[in-house]
Amino acid sequence: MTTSEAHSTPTGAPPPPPPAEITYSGQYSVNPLAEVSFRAMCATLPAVLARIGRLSWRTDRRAVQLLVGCQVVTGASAAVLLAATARAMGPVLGAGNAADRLHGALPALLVVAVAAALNRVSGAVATYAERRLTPLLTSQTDSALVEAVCRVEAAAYAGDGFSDRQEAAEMGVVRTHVMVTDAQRFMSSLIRLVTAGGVLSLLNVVMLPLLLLAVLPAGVGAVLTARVDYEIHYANVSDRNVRGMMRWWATTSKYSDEVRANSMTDYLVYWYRALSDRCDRRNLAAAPRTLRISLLSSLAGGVFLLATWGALAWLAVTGRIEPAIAATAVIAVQTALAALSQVVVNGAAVFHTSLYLSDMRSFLDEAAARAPRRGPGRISGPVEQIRLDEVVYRYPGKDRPAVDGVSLTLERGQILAIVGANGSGKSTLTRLITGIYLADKGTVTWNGSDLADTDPDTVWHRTGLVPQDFARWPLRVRENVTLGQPRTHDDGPVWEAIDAVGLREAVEELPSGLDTLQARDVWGGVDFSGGQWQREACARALYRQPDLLILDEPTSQMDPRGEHQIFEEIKAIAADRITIVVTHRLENTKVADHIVVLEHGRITEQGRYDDLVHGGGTFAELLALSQDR
Ligand SMILES: Nc1ncnc2c1ncn2[C@@H]1O[C@H](COP(=O)(O)OP(=O)(O)OP(=O)(O)O)[C@@H](O)[C@H]1O
Repeated sequence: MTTSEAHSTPTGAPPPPPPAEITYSGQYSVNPLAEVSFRAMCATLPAVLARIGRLSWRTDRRAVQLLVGCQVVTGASAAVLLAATARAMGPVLGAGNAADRLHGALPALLVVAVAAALNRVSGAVATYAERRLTPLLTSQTDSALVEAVCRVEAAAYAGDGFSDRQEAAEMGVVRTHVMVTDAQRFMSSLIRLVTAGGVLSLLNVVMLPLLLLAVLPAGVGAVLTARVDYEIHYANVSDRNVRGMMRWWATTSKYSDEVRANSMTDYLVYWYRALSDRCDRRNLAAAPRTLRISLLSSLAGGVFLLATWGALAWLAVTGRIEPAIAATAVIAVQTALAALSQVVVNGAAVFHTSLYLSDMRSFLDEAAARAPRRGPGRISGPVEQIRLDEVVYRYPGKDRPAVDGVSLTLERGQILAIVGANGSGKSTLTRLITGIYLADKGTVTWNGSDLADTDPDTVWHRTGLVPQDFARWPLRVRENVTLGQPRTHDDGPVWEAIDAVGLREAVEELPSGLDTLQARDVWGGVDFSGGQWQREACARALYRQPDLLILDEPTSQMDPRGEHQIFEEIKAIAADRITIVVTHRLENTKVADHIVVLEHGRITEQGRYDDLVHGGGTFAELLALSQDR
């Protein structure tokens, strides 16, 4: 069966819907280039070069010093080369026999050879320095971006176009691969241009402006093309972002069962292709514009180039310059032309790169601005009490608060259960209690310290969270348990946490025990079952021995034995901490000292299990439904 056969829809059924049209229209959706003039764009070059210089300097000073040294040698050797060529031309084109003429030119020719050799060697050393610098620069920029995203306030993820701007910033990282090369080539061609242009203007002052005119159209063309490319890149950001996510979802082994058994492959491939087609259509639509730019700039450049050569020929033929000078001028024109084209091409490349670097810079600035700044307060000592006073939280873009005026007091030693329908605000409430989100209104205090004024690291050092959607880290078993917590010298505490969740047998059966890599997709890696992964996530939280332990549906994938063991453990260790359990399995709330029922972000019922069972409210109704089979 072919793909198209497999994908054919039954008669009368509607065709598969295309991917969602993403029309992002937030405050950042405006192309920053739209209003910028050509001159203004060129004027940014020195600042961009300075920024590349600063970034490089911070990364590897020796490599930068080497690069600058090579630039100086390149410039000096190019000037010497041209001057010596001019000197050699006199005897070579002068009168006398060939041997005398060559003999007369020999000293200058030797200088030419040495200067040319120096030029080549400095080029090779510059390439070495560049290769030393670029990988470091790319890794550092990449790590800085990852760190910045990891450190933002969690609420930033829900902010206006955050993910799209992150995708745009990723392009800045990609461009760091070529950034130093472009800048280095730009600078060395500029130096060659200045020396060749200087020699040329010494020979005849008219030649230089003519040369400039010959290459300027190519420069304008290259910058305008870069602008079109960036426009397309900008228009494709959202689609590329979604396509990147979809690529992972469709191809990861994590969801391979679901994709195959539910015959999703055809639609996913169609969806992926449809997004690619959309990006391609935008690229193709821009092609005629770039063709026009390229044709017009070539035409104008060609006319001026003809004028340059014509002027040189006229000067020589009419005897206004000597043949030796004319011959040197030919070499100088060739050198200057090559250098000027390189200046233009690499200048446009630097400009192009600067656009992506600006996206990256502004994203990093925004990420830095969104890093937690909550004041110097610290949580120390055991957490005796957590208090919520009229706490309200609304997600950006939502009409209703997810948590709406919740007040609660939790004491050390207490187990709190939070129950409620899907979307009633349970997980959001746990995010507010841990300070992952800060309340829009009201306060959350730990031992009397308002979380809005407290360094969040001191809060999170005392927290252990098993989220509903926990991560399956592609790390060794040991790190999967100790991640986020300093490790002890022996594995005793790791095994204790593993025993507490009944996972010892499964770990001992692994090929390398605690050292086994839990990444099925990597050679030598293994995978756990869903319930075993969940037990491991619980072990991770228990290993931390936190003051606040939050378990959001901690046993949803576990067998009854595992579930029983986890709740026994929760009871056994409850005295030393505050424990919160979020669950839909209402029988499990029997372990709790206090239960709150959330509806639309508000507490509508609370009390002990026995009170609520007989209270005739939502809790009793939900319990009855769960038992009605
Ligand atoms: N990151 C988010 N951005 C925007 N809205 C969100 C986000 N997370 C949750 N919400 C919304 O907030 C409300 C409460 O969600 P929350 O996840 O707290 O509910 P819950 O009670 O934990 O649900 P469930 O039982 O399904 O896990 C829902 O309306 C949900 O759509």
